[in-house]
Amino acid sequence: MTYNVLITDPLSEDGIFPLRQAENLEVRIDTGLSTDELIEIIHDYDALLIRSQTTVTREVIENAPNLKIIGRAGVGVDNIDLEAATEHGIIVVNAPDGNTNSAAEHTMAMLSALARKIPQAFLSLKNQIWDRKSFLGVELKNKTLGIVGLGRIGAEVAARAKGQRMHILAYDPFLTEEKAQKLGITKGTLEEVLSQSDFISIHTPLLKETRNLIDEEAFAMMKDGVQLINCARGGIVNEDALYDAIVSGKVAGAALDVFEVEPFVDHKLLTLPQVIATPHLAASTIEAQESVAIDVSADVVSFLNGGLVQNPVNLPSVSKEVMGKVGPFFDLAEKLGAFVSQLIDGIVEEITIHYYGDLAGFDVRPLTRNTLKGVLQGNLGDHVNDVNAKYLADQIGIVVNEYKTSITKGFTNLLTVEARTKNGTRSVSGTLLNGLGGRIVKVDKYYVDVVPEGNLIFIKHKDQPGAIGRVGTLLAKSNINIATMQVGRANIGGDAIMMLTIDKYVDGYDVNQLKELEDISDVTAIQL
Ligand SMILES: NC(=O)C1=CN([C@@H]2O[C@H](COP(=O)(O)OP(=O)(O)OC[C@H]3O[C@@H](n4cnc5c(N)ncnc54)[C@H](O)[C@@H]3O)[C@@H](O)[C@H]2O)C=CC1
Ligand SMILES: O=C(O)CCC(=O)C(=O)O
Repeated sequence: MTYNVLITDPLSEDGIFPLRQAENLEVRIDTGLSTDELIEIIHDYDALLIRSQTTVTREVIENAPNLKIIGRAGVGVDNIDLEAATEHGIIVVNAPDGNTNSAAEHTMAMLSALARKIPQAFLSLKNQIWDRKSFLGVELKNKTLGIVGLGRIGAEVAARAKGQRMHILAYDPFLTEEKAQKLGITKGTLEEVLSQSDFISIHTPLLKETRNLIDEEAFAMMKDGVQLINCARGGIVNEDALYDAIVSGKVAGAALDVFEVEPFVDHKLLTLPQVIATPHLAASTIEAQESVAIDVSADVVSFLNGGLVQNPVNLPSVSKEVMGKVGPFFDLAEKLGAFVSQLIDGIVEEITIHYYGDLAGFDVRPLTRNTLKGVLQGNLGDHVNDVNAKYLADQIGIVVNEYKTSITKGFTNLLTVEARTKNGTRSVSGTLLNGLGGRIVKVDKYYVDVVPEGNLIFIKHKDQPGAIGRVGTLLAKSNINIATMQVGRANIGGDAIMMLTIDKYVDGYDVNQLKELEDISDVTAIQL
């Protein structure tokens, strides 16, 4: 199968080598498209690779029936409608590590340039003015650098600024005292960082929660003469509030790499001599661009060829070790989900998955997603995949529970999937037999041993002589061949079950005929 890959932002040619090398990929590079132009052509593509210029809106996604993966060659994914991608089962991957160093170095360059007014002095000199009075700077040494967002880039900036003998005060909701101590920095609240810093550098993603994080109120808390650096995202710092804070003298200078609207030619902040700026260049180094392009290309190639991705954004990432343990159960989990969804009578309201034995020691979320995929595919078809299965279950209002216990229940590993509807709860359990693949080992309270594939019939009956024969005779009349048959019972003469694998699907007519047989109480045809 050949896949079509579209690249709409400039990516390093060396970096996309993995794409060029893959025999089953057709790569087209078409940069500078407007959103409308992208919408017009996207239906042909299986993969889309972008940087920060391309905006992947819901409309783009809705016009991309073949799109399977979006690769963001960089960190920020605020230019992709993640909800729409997830809803449509499109995996989004990014390259979170490849440009960390470049972004941190650029931030440090901006910090020094800001403190010493280097761009302003250079501009003056370019204009043939030898002016040694207007560009009096400040030292960084012994100043406090406030860092908002101490992730990969924030931490690298902190390490470098320590080299400049600065004191680092950082706010990040996930920053622990231990990590702060290890980095030799001080952990503070947002208010402490804003009110005690001489320089403030922003390093959070642009999220609902961080949009306008630095607003009028935040500026009011800052020291007079504070200087601000934003190499993260436009929109985190409110541009009108920054403008007013500079004009009022509260903020002595600002260094900006990012803006609310990009690109632009005119910007009111650039009319202020206190503002220095670059056009979103923090990641623009040969090294970073090669690295991010290699990372996303590798993920795209792997994903389109059925492999793992290293940096999923809309799926929890799973280590190779965990994948090695839970990966072999993917198919079984999906089959158990599909089985129980056909067994139930009514609309599923709650799915509970019990993980027993060795499996309980691992991150089982990929298995839960596969189970949900199996549960939902019967009604929603191939539209459901492991990217959107949990999302769709949440949308439908299905409550999903996971329970883990190291108790083995007699099996090294066991998965039990329970589905609750208004009419009761049904369950199916399966295990993976070493070298033999998956087996369904229990349905409701009855033990069985069935390979979970093909056409099955699950029959509840009374444990009476002749019941099995009558089923065989009726199926024979409809020319349905029985491949295997399992019987089980709770007690002699009591409730019993038959589990048949047959060579073709039994339709509604045959199921109704079976239901009418003496001693038969319930019949379910199942296709896996
Ligand atoms: N200008 C450029 O070319 C580049 C910009 N970026 C931007 O920098 C951002 C950060 O990148 P990384 O450090 O790699 O990401 P990261 O995910 O490692 O770090 C982000 C940190 O922000 C923290 N955070 C989230 N919400 C917060 C809040 N309300 N207040 C304080 N901290 C908060 C997170 O806990 C996390 O530790 C990216 O999301 C991207 O938008 C990244 C690379 C290049
Ligand atoms: O693609 C770029 O050059 C910008 C990088 C960036 O903003 C990011 O990685 O978040």
